Amino acid sequence: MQVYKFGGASVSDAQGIRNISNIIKACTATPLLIVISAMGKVTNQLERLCESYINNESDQHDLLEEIKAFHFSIAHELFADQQHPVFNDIANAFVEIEWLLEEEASDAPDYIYDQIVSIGELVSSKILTAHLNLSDCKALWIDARNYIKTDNTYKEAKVDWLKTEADIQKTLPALLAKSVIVTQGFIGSTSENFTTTLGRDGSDYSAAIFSACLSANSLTIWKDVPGVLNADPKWFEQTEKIPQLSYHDAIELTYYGANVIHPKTIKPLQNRNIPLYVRSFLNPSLEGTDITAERTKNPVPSFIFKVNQVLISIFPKDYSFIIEENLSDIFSILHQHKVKVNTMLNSAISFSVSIDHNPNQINALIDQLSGSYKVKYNTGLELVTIRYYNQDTIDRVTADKTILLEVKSRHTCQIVMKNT
Ligand SMILES: Nc1ncnc2c1ncn2[C@@H]1O[C@H](COP(=O)(O)OP(=O)(O)O)[C@@H](O)[C@H]1O
Ligand SMILES: N[C@@H](CC(=O)OP(=O)(O)O)C(=O)O
Repeated sequence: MQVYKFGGASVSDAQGIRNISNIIKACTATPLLIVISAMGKVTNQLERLCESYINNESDQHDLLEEIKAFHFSIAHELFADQQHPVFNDIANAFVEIEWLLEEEASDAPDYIYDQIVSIGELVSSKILTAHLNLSDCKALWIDARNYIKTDNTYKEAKVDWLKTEADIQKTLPALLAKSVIVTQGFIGSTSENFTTTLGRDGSDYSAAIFSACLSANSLTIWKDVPGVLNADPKWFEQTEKIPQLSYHDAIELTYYGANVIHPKTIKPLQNRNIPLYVRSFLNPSLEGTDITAERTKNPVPSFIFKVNQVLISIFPKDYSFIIEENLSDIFSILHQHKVKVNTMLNSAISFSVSIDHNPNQINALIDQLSGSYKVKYNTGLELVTIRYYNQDTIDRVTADKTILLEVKSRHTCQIVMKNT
């Protein structure tokens, strides 16, 4: 059986839904399970609505109406019959938010976030299922929350693999034998059936969870790029497609920030030896990137850029060495502030980390570190990671830059730099 995952970029309008319906209908390798994300930038809009509700701002209802209007206008384009049940399905999904907005926002913000933001995937999956059925492709909508079971870490829920696998295996194989199944990425539920989300961009991960639990023959993730490229085309004019990647290289690239695939996606697939194909929904007949256990043949240098970095350098006040005890203290402080370290380096009496610039988080972190250490920091920096680097690639990315930190392993080089 196969799993296909379609992200927001593939369904940003009615034509997008028609296009992915055609891709699904052209799939001859059944059974097939489809995982779909919210349409276009709907998750961002729902996040904004959530913020407005929590802060009791005046634009809550306008924001909701805008999101509803977007979906209804797409549905009107796709379904000529204005009595089609999909219109009720869309309205019912938004009723959940309307009820919430009627009450004061007294629950924990992360809990509220998951109840509101999850609606994007519920609506897109209803629209796609209805469209497939209308275009003579029998499809069954299922609620991912009945299968992806998580803890109650709202906004970043952790999957309960044992429960998830048992629930998926109990019912889905029989249903898959009868028709295509359409479900949602990104969402799950706690043991008490409260909705959770798996973290932004988590639909790729959902697709990997379904693939692993169903022992799928493959997972295909359909993107607006021809496959995994050696750099983000939004940053680089000249990129090349990487036709084949090992799980190892894919996990390294995504970990360092190649956000074409969510970093958590690879592990469940690698653990069950399930190939991941990254293909273009714009050119579905083209081959994309195959990610498998096989070693990457002819690896090419790949570039991952992160801007808006802060380099924090930490020095023990008494000139003691940076050894295990200090490192463990520093890491525990970083962990308390939920900081994700993008790169790090230590010397005899200093330890430096590059992290994303989130002003509230950084100020609190520096305050706490300053209790025990001397702390210096630089803002407005860039971090470039080069996988399979050579001197020529380093020279190219650092031309006209001042290097503040450089870390090299056998295959990966990370440079924190600023404009000179
Ligand atoms: N190495 C890379 N190769 C291809 N695309 C990349 C790479 N790094 C970043 N991207 C970006 O990932 C985007 C696709 O991912 P994303 O926007 O999350 O898709 P979706 O939301 O549809 O799942 C591309 O448009 C591209 O800008
Ligand atoms: N809709 C969610 C989940 C997701 O993964 O979306 P996409 O597949 O469009 O990146 C988000 O935007 O975070």
